[in-house]
Amino acid sequence: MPTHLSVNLNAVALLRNRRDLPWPSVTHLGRIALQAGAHGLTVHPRPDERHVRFSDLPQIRALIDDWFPDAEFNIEGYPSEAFLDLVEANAPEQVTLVPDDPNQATSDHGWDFAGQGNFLRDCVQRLKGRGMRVSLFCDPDAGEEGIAAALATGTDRVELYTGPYGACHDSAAEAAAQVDLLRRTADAARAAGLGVNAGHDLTVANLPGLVAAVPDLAEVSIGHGLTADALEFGMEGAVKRFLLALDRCQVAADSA
Ligand SMILES: CC(=O)[C@@H](O)[C@H](O)COP(=O)(O)O
Ligand SMILES: NCC(=O)COP(=O)(O)O
Repeated sequence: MPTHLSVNLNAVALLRNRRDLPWPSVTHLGRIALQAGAHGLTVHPRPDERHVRFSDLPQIRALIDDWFPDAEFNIEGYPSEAFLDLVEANAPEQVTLVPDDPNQATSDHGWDFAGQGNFLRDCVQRLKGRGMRVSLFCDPDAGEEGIAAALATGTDRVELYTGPYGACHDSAAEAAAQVDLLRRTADAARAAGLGVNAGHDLTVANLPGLVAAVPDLAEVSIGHGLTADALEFGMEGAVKRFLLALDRCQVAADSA
């Protein structure tokens, strides 16, 4: 199965929130992304609604249900009671649980799967019981031990946190070291029967190195870098650039 692209709309929402105006429209840009071939839309509604607002979620749900029934809705966040209620009200195909403090500037680490296993198990069971696929945010160096603890939660997938890899944009040696960590954790996840997603600070430039190390990624969720490209190429052009990059990765993996 080719790696799916889920477009994260957080940055579009952040730009919208600068003024008390409805544009840029999160749902309109999401529509353009899906029309361009993106496989899904991702949002990370933070408790302070700094970008995506809780009211955006039913509109994105309706956009997918009414116009793009084959697309997926992925909602990310810390599984507080309020977040779990918000997720259940919008019934996404996938929920990605992230261990973020409400005041964090952005997501910057994965779960302590062993230390938070009981808590995660309860959350995973509740969400899977409502028919949602669950993915857990995972540090690049989680390794076999971390993956074993993640498996014990009952999760369907892990999402590799690629922020440290994305930060290596000016050091090939550092990037290679990060890719090796990601590959080892992905290998452990695959061996455990878990699906593997990835995300955070991915770009058209660094995507090939990641996919070469993890050719069977189920999904990449991309927002910041894709939105930056959209300012230059338009949302349709930006999505097609990332899809082309993924296609080229697939061709390279198939011919390897
Ligand atoms: C979980 C993750 O790495 C990102 O999906 C997250 O959405 C980034 O959040 P901000 O857009 O608030 O930085
Ligand atoms: N899970 C990662 C995501 O949804 C988008 O992250 P970024 O591309 O905005 O860093």
